[in-house]
Amino acid sequence: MVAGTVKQHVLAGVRAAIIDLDGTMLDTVPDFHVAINGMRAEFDLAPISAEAIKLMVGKGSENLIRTVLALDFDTAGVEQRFEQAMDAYQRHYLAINGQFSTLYPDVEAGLAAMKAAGLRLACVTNKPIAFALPLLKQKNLDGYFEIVYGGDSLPQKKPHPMPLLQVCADFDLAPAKVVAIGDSSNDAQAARAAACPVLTVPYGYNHGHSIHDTDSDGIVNTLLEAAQFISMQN
Ligand SMILES: O=C(O)COP(=O)(O)O
Ligand SMILES: [Mg+2]
Repeated sequence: MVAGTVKQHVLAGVRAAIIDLDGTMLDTVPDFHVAINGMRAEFDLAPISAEAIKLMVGKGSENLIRTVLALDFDTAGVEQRFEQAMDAYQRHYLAINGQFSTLYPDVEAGLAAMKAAGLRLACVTNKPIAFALPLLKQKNLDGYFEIVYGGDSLPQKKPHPMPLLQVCADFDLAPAKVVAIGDSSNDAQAARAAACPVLTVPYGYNHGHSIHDTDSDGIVNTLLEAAQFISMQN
């Protein structure tokens, strides 16, 4: 499936959208890069590249920290240092949250177009909620969302369907009426498991895999293009 190709019939009747954060609205890898290397410096570990970190983002902070530590330590070594590393990482991340991150093209225009089309909006991210809320506010995106769930807001995070199903319940809408939009297989798998239609963007982080290999209902170049496809069917 090429970018800009969408199975448009699945968007008929859509009343709400669930938007992912990292890799979909904001290019946050530069923030991750600074925070991870700040943590690594405290452990006397050499800095790693932003490209390496890009491959590790998507499955929440715990997974990220374990993956980063595993570059230098065996499983027991990772677990021994995990708690201290998480503390250091969170401290570094909160100190710079948003400072090096940028919006992708047409994010605001896309969210505004979805709102104008009468869609209700939720943000579901695997980022901890304590990082996600101030970041959305700083980038002037918070006003678009009625609901924000972070990776630690509920007992399960994406690719589990729980946060998506929770949004459907909150909005009192059947999953078929709530489209999920994200940059990675986590978003697509969560949506498939929840029975929500799902669109992906090709510019984010997908664990080093092409988004074209991820099962979705279509790839959109921007959130604005997503809004246009949804509007055409409603
Ligand atoms: O922080 C992560 O692991 C990824 O966050 P996302 O779900 O917003 O892409
Ligand atoms: Mg993402």
